[in-house]
Amino acid sequence: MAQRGKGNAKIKVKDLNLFYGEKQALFGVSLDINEKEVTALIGPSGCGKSTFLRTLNRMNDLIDSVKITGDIIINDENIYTSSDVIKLRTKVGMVFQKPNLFPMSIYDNVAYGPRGQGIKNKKELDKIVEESLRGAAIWDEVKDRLKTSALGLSGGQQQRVCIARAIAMKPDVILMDEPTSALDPISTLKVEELITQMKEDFTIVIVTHNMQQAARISDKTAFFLNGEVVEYDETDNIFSTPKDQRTEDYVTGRFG
Ligand SMILES: Nc1ncnc2c1ncn2[C@@H]1O[C@H](COP(=O)(O)OP(=O)(O)OP(=O)(O)O)[C@@H](O)[C@H]1O
Repeated sequence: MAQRGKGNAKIKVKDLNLFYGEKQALFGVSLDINEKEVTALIGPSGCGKSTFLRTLNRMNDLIDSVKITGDIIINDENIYTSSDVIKLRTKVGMVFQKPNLFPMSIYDNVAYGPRGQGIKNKKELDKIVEESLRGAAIWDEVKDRLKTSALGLSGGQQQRVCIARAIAMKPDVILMDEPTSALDPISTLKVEELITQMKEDFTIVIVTHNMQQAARISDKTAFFLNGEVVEYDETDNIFSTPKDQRTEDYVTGRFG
């Protein structure tokens, strides 16, 4: 049995290859992602960051042409040999680039997942909704308008409600695909602060194009290039003393 707790491997990826039809998009990716840390995935456009992120909760399964080899172990279970994809997606939640709330109230957005799991009791749902919105640092801003449309919120608020919606499923891992790229600088800062708080409770993997963001919020950083992981290390090392020339060129803005 693997150890549990902060700093131990929560996700183990071994020799992962991914093909879209004939085209190979990931080449022999192997890395361990630590529990209750923030892991950033960086690299130029098209290098496979989002593809890799989506392998962690089997989102690529939705694309017919995708073929995957290798292993991904989460909580000691190989997610590609286990058939329970619904349970996997409950444990490994996802937040997308653009807020994608449903056209319904703030309350109903956050309660949507728990209701789908069969929770109908109003008191219980109220508690989950409040805890999730507090967990996403947006409770105070929305507590008096829970029954109004979520689409009336600002983009930054909507993104935090999306994070609350993910938290409501009580996941272990939260995947974030460029969660601040559609936000203004102040909303971005709020989401970054939120991510830093959230790692107390969750393992977070985030794709970002923003190098300062990776440096500010992540513990470890993986640099992807052409579908390969060139370098994976403590974030401080990646940004101050990278071992590979290509990493150095990228983090100093020489390409990408
Ligand atoms: N559904 C798909 N079908 C076929 N090819 C795809 C699909 N999705 C991505 N690709 C290809 O796989 C490669 C990796 O794409 P991916 O989106 O993972 O890169 P990325 O690093 O996340 O890029 P970006 O930073 O621009 O979002 C690219 O060549 C892309 O064109």
